[in-house]
Amino acid sequence: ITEADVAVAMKAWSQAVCSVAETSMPLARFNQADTQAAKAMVQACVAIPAWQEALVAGRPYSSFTALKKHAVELADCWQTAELNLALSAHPRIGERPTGKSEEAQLSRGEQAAVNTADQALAQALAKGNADYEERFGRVFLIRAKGLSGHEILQALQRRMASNPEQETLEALEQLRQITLLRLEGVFLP
Ligand SMILES: NC(=O)NC1=NC(=O)NC1=O
Repeated sequence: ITEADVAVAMKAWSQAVCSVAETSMPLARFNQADTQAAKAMVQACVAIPAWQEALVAGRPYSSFTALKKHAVELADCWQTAELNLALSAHPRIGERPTGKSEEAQLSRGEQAAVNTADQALAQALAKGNADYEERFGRVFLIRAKGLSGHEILQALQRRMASNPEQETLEALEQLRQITLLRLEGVFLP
C-alpha cells in the first residue's frame, strides 16, 4: 500500500461519512443545500417568505439550538402584516384541513385531537370562529397541537373578551408557537 492509496481511501471514507450526515441529519442537509432547497425545508413552518429567507440566509448553523434562537429572534419582529400573511396557510379550527399541501398535512396533525364527530362541538367551534372573525376581522389562531376541541373552544371564548391590541399579541404568540413546533418537526428526530 502506498501513501497515495491511503489518501484515496481516506477521501472515499470522508465522502461516505459526509453523505450519510447529509441525508440522516436535517441540519447538515439544511446547511449544505442550495438556497431554494433550504427554503423548501422550512417553508411549511410559516407562510412568511421574509422569515423563511432570513432563516436560510443565517446558515450555516452550528446546532439546532442556534437555528431555533435565530428563528425566535426573527419571529419576535412579527406584526399584524405577518399575522395576516401567515393566516392564509392556517385553516379554521374544526374545519378538517383538506388538500395535499405540506401545510394541510401539518394542520391535520395539529388538529387531530379535535373530535369533529362531536356535532355539538363542531357547531360551537364554527359559531365561535364566526363570532371571532366578526369581532377581530381575521381567523382565530391557536397552537392546536395537544389541545382537545373543548380546550380550544374555551380558549376561543376567553379570547373573545380581549381588546383588539391584546388579541393581536396573543395571536402572534400562538403563531410563533406553531412555527417553532413545525421547525422542531423538521430538524429534531
Ligand atoms: N386556525 C388555526 O388555529 N389553525 C391551526 N392551528 C394549528 O396549530 N395548526 C393549524 O392549522
